[in-house]
Amino acid sequence: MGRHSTAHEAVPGSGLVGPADFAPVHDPIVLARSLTKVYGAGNTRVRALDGVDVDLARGELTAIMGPSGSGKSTLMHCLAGLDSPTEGTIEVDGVEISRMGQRQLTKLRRTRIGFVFQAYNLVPTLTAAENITLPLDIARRPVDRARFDTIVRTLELTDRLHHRPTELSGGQQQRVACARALIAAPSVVFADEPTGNLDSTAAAEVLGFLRTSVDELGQSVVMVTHEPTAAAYAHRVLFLADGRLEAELRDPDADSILDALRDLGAAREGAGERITVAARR
Ligand SMILES: Nc1ncnc2c1ncn2[C@@H]1O[C@H](COP(=O)(O)OP(=O)(O)OP(=O)(O)O)[C@@H](O)[C@H]1O
Repeated sequence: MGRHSTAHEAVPGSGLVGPADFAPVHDPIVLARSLTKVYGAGNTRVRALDGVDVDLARGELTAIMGPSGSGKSTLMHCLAGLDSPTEGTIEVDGVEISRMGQRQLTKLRRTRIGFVFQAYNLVPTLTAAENITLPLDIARRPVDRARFDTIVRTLELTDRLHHRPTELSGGQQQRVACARALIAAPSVVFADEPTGNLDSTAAAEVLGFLRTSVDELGQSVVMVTHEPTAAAYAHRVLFLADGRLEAELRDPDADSILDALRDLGAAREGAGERITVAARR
């Protein structure tokens, strides 16, 4: 996995491509245009997203990175129908969700979107197996046994199915959460810091599975992460700063992501210095 070099790199020599030169995404699973999210009003007004245009590819693992407060969670929550944008449009698998009401969004989230959160969010009174099939049970849809078996086997949960969450390790709980996210064959799975609470071995298992779900089950996955080692499992890394898309990196590895974070940080500081100098004049 090497760097691509292009004539239009966001930071020369870095392999990073700026938004104007993003590789075209054919058949996007998620599409956003002019996405803006403003929180609060007056003195407390925050423009968490500031005109984001992005296409996320079907059948890829996309990682979203950026400094704290850059808008990663806001972007993911809007794309997943958990929060509404102030302006702009979002399509998930060809369906426009940005104008949907709460009831429609709830139905969409139940059937078309899978979630993996940092805190697992399993139901403590249910067994692992019951947690996994919960989205289908709520939607009153039958469980595809072959899919259930494939997912459970791939995640090595077969001998844990009758345990409750408190009887499982953190890694096992997160693997149950991954199985739950995938069981209904959703259009897209959103994972918010899925390895934030895990040690490196458990993290590698969860990330390996998310990548396998893309490569072998054709799943589309979008993951927010701070960790270059986690983002290195992705096909594509998107970098956000101040509510805007800054750059993308394709076929990354941990080193190229670390370099990218350093180069983008330096470029931002350079721009900040120029702004400060200009302001002083
Ligand atoms: N509900 C809210 N009300 C007001 N401001 C908010 C709200 N949610 C987020 N923000 C603000 O929007 C901006 C973007 O926040 P967001 O959580 O999306 O960033 P992030 O990149 O996910 O940060 P982190 O990496 O720290 O989780 C921040 O300035 C944050 O304080």
